[in-house]
Amino acid sequence: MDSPSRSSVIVIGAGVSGLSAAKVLVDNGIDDVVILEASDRIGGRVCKENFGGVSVELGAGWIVGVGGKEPNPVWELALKSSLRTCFSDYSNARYNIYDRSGKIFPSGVAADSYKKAVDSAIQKLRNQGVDADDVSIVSEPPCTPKTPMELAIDFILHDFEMAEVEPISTYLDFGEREFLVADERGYEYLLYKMAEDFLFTSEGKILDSRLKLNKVVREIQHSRTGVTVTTEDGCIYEANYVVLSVSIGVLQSDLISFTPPLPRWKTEAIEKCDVMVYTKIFLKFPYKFWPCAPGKEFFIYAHERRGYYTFWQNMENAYPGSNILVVTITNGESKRIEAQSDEETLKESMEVLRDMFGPDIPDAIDILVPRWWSNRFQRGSYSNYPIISDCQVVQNIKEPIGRIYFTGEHTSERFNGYVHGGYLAGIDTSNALLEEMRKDKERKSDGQSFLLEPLLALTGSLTLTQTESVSGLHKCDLPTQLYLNGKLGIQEAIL
Ligand SMILES: Cc1cc2nc3c(=O)[nH]c(=O)nc-3n(C[C@H](O)[C@H](O)[C@H](O)COP(=O)(O)OP(=O)(O)OC[C@H]3O[C@@H](n4cnc5c(N)ncnc54)[C@H](O)[C@@H]3O)c2cc1C
Repeated sequence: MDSPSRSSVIVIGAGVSGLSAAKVLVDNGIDDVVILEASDRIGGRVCKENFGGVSVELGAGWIVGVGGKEPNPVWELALKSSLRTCFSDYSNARYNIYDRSGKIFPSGVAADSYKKAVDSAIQKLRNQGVDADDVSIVSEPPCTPKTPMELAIDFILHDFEMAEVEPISTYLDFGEREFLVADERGYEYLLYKMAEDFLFTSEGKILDSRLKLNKVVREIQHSRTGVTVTTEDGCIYEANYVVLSVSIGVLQSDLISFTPPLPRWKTEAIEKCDVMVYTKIFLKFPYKFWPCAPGKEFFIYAHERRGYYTFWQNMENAYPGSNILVVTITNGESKRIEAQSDEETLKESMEVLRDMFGPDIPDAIDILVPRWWSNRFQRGSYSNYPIISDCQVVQNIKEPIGRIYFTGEHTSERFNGYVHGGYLAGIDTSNALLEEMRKDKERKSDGQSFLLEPLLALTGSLTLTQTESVSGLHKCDLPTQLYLNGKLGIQEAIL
């Protein structure tokens, strides 16, 4: 069992955000960073598995927003690391919508319905007084489409909703492109490359002093002097600061308790963020029976039950000859499928494929069903702020509480839900923490020390007016109880 030894910063979670946060700290001379990771690997939601002879991405698969107004730093890392990717345009799926009898909707219907779906989504947002270019698509209320046109519109809308984090402009502005990672080393190779200097020895062994795997954090005790972190196996770690990079789903769960508890404005913001469940089911076949012509990489199954094995991708583009199909499902359907056996899922998938391609197609010989919702270290796939224009929610989720700094894709105002969102969030969080550490040092050298706790004990509670009049007081000096006064109070209290 590890005995408590105090480090400057503990980073909780070794996904892309935790790793980029740790890297910035180490690069800035904070050598005694310790990363505690619950699972037995780094990468988090960037995760590959060997299936059917190739490497498939259970989590993030695309590098998105390439060639847009802002460079995507993950794309730059991919180029530097010579990661194999292929251009992938899933907007083509709208021209390959199969009905239940296997007929493809005519392309005229597809083009019209696409336009109508976009218009209807934009109109819906405008009705809510939102600038449609800056926000994500919000879910349509469930409806029961009947005519082919209604079905097509509905499935295109559903496609938008599956990637709810995408702004509409992504669909309209073809300047931005998406690349599918198709590399045996996996998307996670980028994370290993990023971490190689500070987490691994030159022989590729993990630096045990920096990275501790299988350490499930269960409690964070924090005070104005430091932070104590307790893991499920009873180990205790102490630090001056914590960077907490676990997913929004984990923050919403009871996996980690905080002593003293997080203030209400913080927990309310955490609860406000939706968690999207997005599941890719992989099916391996003895041979191909689906169309593989260019523009046919994706197809949609139009079933009256919304989201029922809707969105299909053939992996020929990424892995020629792999004979693998992927079907993507989301939210309620994901949770339903996670709860049933893989045999049942295989049976349902085969029924759907036989609707589209006829009774004579071969059975799949293998299936892989990732379970992001049931995974207690994830509890979902990615954050999904319904209307991103309410930046305050993101701000409150991100706002540090004393010595606890929050990061992760869900704290990214611009790119939440994405790998590059997580990457940039980690950098931002560590830069904010470094700034705080610098100020702390300055305060100490100026001889500014402030004993708030005795003051609190005397007064019983401290009002905002009182905090405002205290010079030298900083956020880190505030016991969490003060945060109950609200965020405005905190900002006013930082002098
Ligand atoms: C199915 C799926 C498809 C996706 N597709 C794409 C895509 O195509 N393109 C894209 O850009 N993004 C995609 N994403 C989103 C992307 O993967 C995430 O936004 C990003 O990887 C999140 O990184 P993170 O560091 O914020 O969180 P995570 O990767 O979740 O890292 C958090 C880490 O914290 C650890 N942890 C949790 N609880 C504890 C605890 N109590 N103690 C210690 N450690 C703990 C976890 O094990 C994990 O390693 C997808 C995600 C999923 C699941």
